[in-house]
Amino acid sequence: MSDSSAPRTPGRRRRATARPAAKAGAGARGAKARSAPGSDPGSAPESGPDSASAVGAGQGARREALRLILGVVEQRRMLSELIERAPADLPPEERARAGALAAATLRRMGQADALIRRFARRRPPPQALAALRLAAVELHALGAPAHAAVDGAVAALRAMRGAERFAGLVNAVARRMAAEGGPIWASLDAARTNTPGWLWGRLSSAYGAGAARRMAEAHLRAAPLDLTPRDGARAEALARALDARLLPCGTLRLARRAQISALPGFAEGEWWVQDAAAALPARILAPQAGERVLDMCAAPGGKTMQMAAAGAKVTALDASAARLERLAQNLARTGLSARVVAADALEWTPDAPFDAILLDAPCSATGTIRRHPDLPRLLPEGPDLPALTAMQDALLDRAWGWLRPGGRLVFATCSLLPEEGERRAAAFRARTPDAAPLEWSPRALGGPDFWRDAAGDLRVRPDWSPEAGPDADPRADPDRAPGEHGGMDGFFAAGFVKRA
Ligand SMILES: C[S@@+](CC[C@H](N)C(=O)[O-])C[C@H]1O[C@@H](n2cnc3c(N)ncnc32)[C@H](O)[C@@H]1O
Repeated sequence: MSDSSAPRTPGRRRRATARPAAKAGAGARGAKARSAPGSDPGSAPESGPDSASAVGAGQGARREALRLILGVVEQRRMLSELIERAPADLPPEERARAGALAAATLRRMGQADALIRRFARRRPPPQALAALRLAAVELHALGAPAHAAVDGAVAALRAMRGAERFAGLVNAVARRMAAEGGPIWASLDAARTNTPGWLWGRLSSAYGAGAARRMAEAHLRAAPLDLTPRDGARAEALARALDARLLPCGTLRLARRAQISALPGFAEGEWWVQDAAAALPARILAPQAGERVLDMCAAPGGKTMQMAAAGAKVTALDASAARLERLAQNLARTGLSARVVAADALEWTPDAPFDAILLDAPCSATGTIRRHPDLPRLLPEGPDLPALTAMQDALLDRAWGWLRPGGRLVFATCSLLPEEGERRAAAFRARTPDAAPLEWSPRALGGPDFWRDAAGDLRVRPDWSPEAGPDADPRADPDRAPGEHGGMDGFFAAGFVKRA
């Protein structure tokens, strides 16, 4: 799932409904920031663009941060959804700080828990634990003054109905964490402690211990804000207007988080939020003007917009009507058009074959942890890989049947797990004799040769950065300090051509 998604339960069936194409320009102006795919409203965490907004949080922000942390950890609800349901009377800056505080706390929850275990005799009840996690992260990751972090956590807890009785416990443990916790915090292995065991194990066995550690370190840093320009010819002018860096792969990268809807070019639909890695699969497919193209799991529409901007006649199919609402808003804002279909791809059938299909399949989303620090907390035991991979195989086979001879298919996942990438592509090759490799070149995308693996597929990782361009060598300087480069989502893509 590229820009915004969390893992979804595979196999849920929905009835097909076709909706009219979004009209160019219709309702484009004034769309809300959260309609941009990949936007992570209000969340912009610690050693990265969100630290500034988290430090100096007011009490409203702390109270809301507690609600967000509890919502993720106890109710297993997505942070982005919880943030959208903030109390109406919470000012926007407090809302943003709450999102940043909660994201930072979820990102460093392993370290916070290790520290709490040193000073609490037994596991605190959920509300007290959330307040202590928040205090630990404010104290030791965000550099808040001790009195602000400790008194703030206690006051936020007191404001929570039914939790006042834990104030004494939180006060006592937080004070000790402030006074004695610094050296303990610093001695903890941050990458290891903050990564769930299942993920650490899978990354280590797939990539080796060193690479797994670098990826886990990358997950501790918030992602930069990346934008895809609607018109590549305007990219340099937009970079100047946005004070952004134009990366060799064509993405505009902002140095710091911002209110998306207030940025130059938003109202005019000149760009959309999309991680640099998420923009690569559509560029490998390289849709041409006038081609009939299917975006098979399309919402919220980052790749639909890329392909529509290239002049293709895009059908955007997705099983989620709610997510398609966002896709329609995005099309309207950018003045692009596509035929939008709300349907389960395992039930729907097209009326004619396609020239090209992009299948951005539902997956564990483990490539997006930098932007979704709630994800490991929502999946403490790991994703349901048998269900996900069965779904990915079924979608791949279905897509193949909808291609004309000579047509192209790109299969992509924002997963770091080979089960959802390399192994799906290999299995598809083995069972599909009429699938030939689609030619593509990392250099043509503005990236280094090592983005292409031995099988000819795209693999990019959060510890790699698109900033260095085609001549990058991550092995030359693997331990670069945080902030020197912004990383990218973990992504996999494999391209196939249907032999005529
Ligand atoms: C990775 S996200 C897509 C992101 C999108 N391509 C983009 O770039 O903005 C995966 C999408 O697959 C959709 N999906 C999951 N199962 C599906 C199915 N059986 N048929 C159609 N869409 C499905 C989900 O609703 C979700 O929007």
